[in-house]
Amino acid sequence: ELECSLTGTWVNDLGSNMTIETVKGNGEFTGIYNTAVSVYPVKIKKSPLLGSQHLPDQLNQPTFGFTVNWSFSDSITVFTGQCFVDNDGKEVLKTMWLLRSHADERGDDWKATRVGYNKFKRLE
Ligand SMILES: O=C1C=CC(=NNc2ccccc2C(=O)O)C=C1
Repeated sequence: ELECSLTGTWVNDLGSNMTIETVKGNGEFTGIYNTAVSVYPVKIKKSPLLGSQHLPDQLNQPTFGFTVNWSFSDSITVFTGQCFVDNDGKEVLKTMWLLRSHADERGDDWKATRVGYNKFKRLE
């Protein structure tokens, strides 16, 4: 089917995986994120994700964004990036993310947002 439709299961370089449901006609999608990040001693549970992408039939190698609402900590991660098709036809999601943790007070706001990057590949 269409390359770079985000529907399906993806694994990032931390070993976390996400399953994205059908992408709607307007590019919106939902899914479930299973983190490999062990936040001891909390038992890791599935976390919901919401996002939208530009549609591959209108745009080659479309951009996207999605939000993960971590179900076991007061934090949120937003990912944004683009789907690229490499030379052997494999899709890769190059993303950057912002992780917002809950700050106990405004004075802790300065240290509450982390930034990073992640690469996702399809789980074959
Ligand atoms: O309770 C928590 C809080 C934050 C988490 N962040 N995970 C991430 C943040 C940025 C990029 C990738 C991940 C991941 O889990 O793969 C996971 C569990």
